[in-house]
Amino acid sequence: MLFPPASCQRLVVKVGSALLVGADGAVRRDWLASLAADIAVRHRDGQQVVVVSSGAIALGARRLGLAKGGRGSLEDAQAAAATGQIALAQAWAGLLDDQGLTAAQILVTLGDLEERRRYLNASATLGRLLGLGVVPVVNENDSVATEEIRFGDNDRLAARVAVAAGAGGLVLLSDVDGLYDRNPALPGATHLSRVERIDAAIEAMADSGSASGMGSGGMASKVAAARIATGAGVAMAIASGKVASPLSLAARHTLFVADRTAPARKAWLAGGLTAGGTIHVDAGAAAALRSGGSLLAAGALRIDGRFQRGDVIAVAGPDGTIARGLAEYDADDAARLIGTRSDEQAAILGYAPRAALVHRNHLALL
Ligand SMILES: Nc1ncnc2c1ncn2[C@@H]1O[C@H](COP(=O)(O)OP(=O)(O)O)[C@@H](O)[C@H]1O
Ligand SMILES: N[C@@H](CCC(=O)OP(=O)(O)O)C(=O)O
Repeated sequence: MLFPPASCQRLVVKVGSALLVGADGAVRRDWLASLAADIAVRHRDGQQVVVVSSGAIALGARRLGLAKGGRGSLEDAQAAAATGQIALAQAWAGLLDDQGLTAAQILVTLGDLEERRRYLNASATLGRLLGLGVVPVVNENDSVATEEIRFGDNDRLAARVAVAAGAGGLVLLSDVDGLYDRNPALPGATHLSRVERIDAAIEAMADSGSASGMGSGGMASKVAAARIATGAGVAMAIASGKVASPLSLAARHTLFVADRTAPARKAWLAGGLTAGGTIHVDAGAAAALRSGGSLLAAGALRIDGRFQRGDVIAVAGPDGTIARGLAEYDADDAARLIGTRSDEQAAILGYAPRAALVHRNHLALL
């Protein structure tokens, strides 16, 4: 299997809490030492590796004696993360140092990777660190991120980091060896080795519960991560971290194939400087777009500018421009649909409505 681990220049590796933190609440040092050795092998082969490491909340919760693994309230999670992150960073720095590698810590919030200027800044920092031969170790800045502005799971964070780093591949190491057609705890669950397209059937397979009780997103956030990564041309694998040399992907895993057509189009959409007009949307629609949805008329507030169907337009949320995409309607018809539901639209337009004002396949988040 020639998934990027063997071939890409930049690889992002995400490590889940259940792998990093033992039942006693401490870092599983022996396991982490073997992963650090695996990373060092890749480094010597000329590959640049970025680590996205979970575990701060689980580590801190045990240290502070907090109930529910520190996830009982946002305040507990923030205190646990602040306490656990320092131990997590220490473990990574020490074990990578044992391999002759220098570690660097980057803590990011959702806004750092969503807002264009900050995204470019994070991207430049990652690039510089990698150029200097350092292994960046990234986590969400849980101790300052509030509920509305946090990823809450490192799977999607890792996908965003992989895109920001211009990585060719992303490996999510977990306590499970990939995606099954239903929760593997259920009888008859079947393993999927390759996913070409993430459709509703694939999404329905993933349960959002975390069996270990330490992680946060379960399989649902991993499939969401696969959507972000593959849509930007980054191949992704979910693999078990419990095998020898997990990064070689020699053991069973699930590969999500990168979309080779979308990136250029999306990069073009995202990179263009002019737009025929702007659709202003409410906070709910902005959140839906950020989660990978289409722009529905129900969430539109106002339309500026003149544009035809197929023109590039900007989409602006309450805090400014969030996306660029191709208009499904010309400006006049789009304006008539503002705030409407799909079952009202045929009567307003006099023809069969399209699914959205901007379809998610023709939308690039900025
Ligand atoms: N369809 C599925 N395929 C595989 N695992 C699933 C599925 N649905 C739910 N899960 C659960 O998701 C868990 C992995 O998620 P999680 O515990 O959050 O991992 P991590 O800490 O590595 O992020 C698995 O151990 C399994 O119990
Ligand atoms: N940022 C959190 C990790 C949240 C998370 O996604 O956990 P996991 O599902 O184990 O990868 C922490 O460090 O505890």
